[in-house]
Amino acid sequence: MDALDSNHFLLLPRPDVVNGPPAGVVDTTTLAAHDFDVDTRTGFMPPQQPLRRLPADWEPWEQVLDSALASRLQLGCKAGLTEFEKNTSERWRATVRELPILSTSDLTQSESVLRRAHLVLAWIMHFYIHSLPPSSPIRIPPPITVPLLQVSAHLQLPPILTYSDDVLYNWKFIDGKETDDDGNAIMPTISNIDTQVLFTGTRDEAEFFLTSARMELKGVEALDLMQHMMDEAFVGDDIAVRRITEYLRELSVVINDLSVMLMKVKEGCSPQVFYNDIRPWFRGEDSTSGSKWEFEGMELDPSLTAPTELSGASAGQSSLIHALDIFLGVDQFSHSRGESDEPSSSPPTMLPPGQQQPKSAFLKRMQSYMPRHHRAFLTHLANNPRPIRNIVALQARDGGEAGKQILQAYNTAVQALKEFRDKHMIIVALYIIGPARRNVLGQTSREKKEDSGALKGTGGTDLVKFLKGVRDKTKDAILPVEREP
Ligand code: HEM
Repeated sequence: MDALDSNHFLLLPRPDVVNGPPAGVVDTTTLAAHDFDVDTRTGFMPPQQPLRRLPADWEPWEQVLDSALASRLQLGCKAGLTEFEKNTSERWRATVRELPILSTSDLTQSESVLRRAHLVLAWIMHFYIHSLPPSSPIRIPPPITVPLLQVSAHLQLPPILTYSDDVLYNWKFIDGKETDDDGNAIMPTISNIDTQVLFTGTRDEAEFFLTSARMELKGVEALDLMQHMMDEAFVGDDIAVRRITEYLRELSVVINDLSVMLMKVKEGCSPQVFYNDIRPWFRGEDSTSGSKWEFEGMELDPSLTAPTELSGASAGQSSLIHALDIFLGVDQFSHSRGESDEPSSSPPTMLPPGQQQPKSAFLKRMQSYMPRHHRAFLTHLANNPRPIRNIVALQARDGGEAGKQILQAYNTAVQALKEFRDKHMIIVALYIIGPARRNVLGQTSREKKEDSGALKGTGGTDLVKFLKGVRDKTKDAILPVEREP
């Protein structure tokens, strides 16, 4: 076989070469040059159990988080909050304000320690903010501001709870064992993991996070198929076209399985509990009724910069669905610019390889909430020199049975993604739109007026319009079938 072409993804440099490593970090996450911290066995989830506790020097943070969990802090906006609950959360917030400002310089010894630090500090910050009485100004005290902003800068993540803090790096093995009797590492699977940290301690919340975690693990099959297809596209002969056709068919099956797994969230997570008790804890600055989040103590470290936007954690920050979209060339439609305002009526035209349609603000925003290696992985996928959609279109244009077959297989995969989004809309209707309506029905006319604006996603989007737009435009990526003369 010929030598790999210099653009082949196996020859691409590791992401830190592209992005530059965070200062002082020894990066232990990548195993090989082509590894974007996407593991062949666990995909975007790490193969090892994420760290469960920070080293002793940062024990005060762990203890404050432990005490938030043990005292079952309640949302400050909860109706009928008792004096006892109010006092408990005020006492807990005082302990946060009294924390020493711990140095983060030694945290940079490893990526997994930094990840745990981001997780712990972000969870403390969300407990702090969302347990405040609704009318209080939101001021994040220096013992959280300073280390959280420093750790976030190292990880190139925003200083807020992200999908990686509540799903990717928030799991543990159910039986606590990380190796088998022969000392081999045990891999996370759909059935052997549970969550580490929860806001409410409910099974509903655990099942909500685990639904995404299990889908990430299932997604490994999709990533594997994508890799095979990229390799076949490199070879590019007739056999390769037949193989890509078969892989596309298999990909549709995986996407259908992901849809089934998404719907299974209903088995373990009650929509009412999700909407009233769980979801408010994730909110970002853009969904806290216009209250600005003030990070106090910025002057203590002149290198710190205040964040410009802070959206709440959402599975929209998962790289998996975005990777499928990008790989199939669907993102040029589903996330073409303007989708959050109005669905565009004119689908984009086919672009030559390497040229990209302008991406939506949403997609760009969500990518900045992903771990930097995964962000780099998506960038590399987007720069694939042999986009699958172009290969399919060329084969279909040249006609013949192989052309017909690959076109059909491609369109079936796009249709599966569209159906995934149909299911996602059903879930959003059940978990957000329905409970929001029921809450409005039970409100006074003044409250109704305040709540009558467009429903916002945790990511701050006008969610119904936005999600319908993405779903409808996914369909536009279906390639036309030439009629027989
Ligand atoms: C109860 C479960 C879920 C609810 C209520 C829900 C809700 C939402 C909402 C409101 C958005 C709008 C964007 C935002 O404001 O953040 C969104 C976007 C999104 N969600 Fe979910 N979601 C759920 C589960 C999932 C799961 C498990 C996945 C896949 C791992 C997923 C994948 C996505 C994607 C990819 C987007 C971006 C829009 C798109 O590309 O279609 N969601 N979700």
